[in-house]
Amino acid sequence: MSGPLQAPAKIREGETVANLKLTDVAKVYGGQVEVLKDINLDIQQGELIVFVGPSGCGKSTLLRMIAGLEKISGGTLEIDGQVVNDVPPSERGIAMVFQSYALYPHMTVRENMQFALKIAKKSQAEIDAAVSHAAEKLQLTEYLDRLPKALSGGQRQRVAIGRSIVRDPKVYLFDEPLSNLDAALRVATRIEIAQLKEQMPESTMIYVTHDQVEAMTLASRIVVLDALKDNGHKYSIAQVGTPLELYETPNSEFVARFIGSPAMNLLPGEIVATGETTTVKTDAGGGTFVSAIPSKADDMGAKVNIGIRPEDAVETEGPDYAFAGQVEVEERLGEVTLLYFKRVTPEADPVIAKLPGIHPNHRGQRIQLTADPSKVHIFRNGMSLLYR
Ligand SMILES: Nc1ncnc2c1ncn2[C@@H]1O[C@H](COP(=O)(O)OP(=O)(O)OP(=O)(O)O)[C@@H](O)[C@H]1O
Repeated sequence: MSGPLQAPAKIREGETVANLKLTDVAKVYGGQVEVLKDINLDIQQGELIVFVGPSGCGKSTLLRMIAGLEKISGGTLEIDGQVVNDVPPSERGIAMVFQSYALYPHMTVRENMQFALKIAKKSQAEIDAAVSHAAEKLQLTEYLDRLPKALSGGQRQRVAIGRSIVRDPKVYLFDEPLSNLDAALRVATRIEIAQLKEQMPESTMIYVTHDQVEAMTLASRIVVLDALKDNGHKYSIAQVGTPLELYETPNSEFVARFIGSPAMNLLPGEIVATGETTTVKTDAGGGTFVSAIPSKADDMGAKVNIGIRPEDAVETEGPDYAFAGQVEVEERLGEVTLLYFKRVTPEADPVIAKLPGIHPNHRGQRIQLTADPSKVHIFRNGMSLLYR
């Protein structure tokens, strides 16, 4: 131990609190259960970062550590250059919006929204200004005197967000804010959140969801987390990138299958020519076809998984195809038709093709699929050849 003990730094509301830096952050519950490790992230002011990942991978835990509701077991969390591991939640300049609205049922919308400011002993003039400003932003002005029970689910969620906005935090944390809403309302509220973010370009937001459409549409960058127990305790963060980066250039089969719906098809196969582009042959394929991804000489002959997104699959009559199979199920959705092929082995995921438009009846037919070289992914030992 060296130097005098220092009181934890206090971050005052109204200060610029926006850049977050996580360095080697780890979480171990009860001294035993390792949930997160090696979390390294730089979050810039104004970003909307979305944490996605399978159930139980630690998304909420990470958010709660940032909020100060959960102790950080290892590493540091900095907010604007200041380590805040031991700064209490109320002094971090952060507001958290939970999935359950947690509104006080006996208080009106106005009372709910101003509650924290009353506790903080703000003047009535300040409180009124903050509440009407937030209500306007959230289109709640006409509901200010209603009780929560007289509001729809989406309106209640907006009140919950309003309670954060009045405190003028610089960082907003959202923990699955839409998960209690029905499908139509989810879409409407998602669009509202996107608009809200546009109105507050300075605010930093971190958003947890397992809805990948939310992630793709809202995020400036997505952080894909993987459960430690599932990846042999190697890493928590699988990949960080813009939605399109993750969609177009996933670094691993895990990310490739996590982003995009239906999930990317993975076809076992082999590399048959290497170089600036790579020639591959799937076990189910008729001939060879090309991926725009480069490969090294020692990749020659390697067993790989060839990734083709359902929407990148194209029908081919030619001798060189990636996959041929019998259509088992066909879903005509209007703008696209989904073809589900008969599984090659009982444990294999079904291959899916998403073809544009309404197709004639394919059920029972044998169809050959291929893809443009720029859309063919190659994974060796689970990792993309692009990232080496
Ligand atoms: N207080 C606790 N003590 C021990 N283990 C815990 C505790 N809280 C959470 N965990 C475990 O930590 C892991 C991560 O939980 P967390 O809620 O952060 O996951 P998540 O990714 O948000 O999951 P979901 O998507 O299902 O909400 C889980 O395996 C969970 O069982």
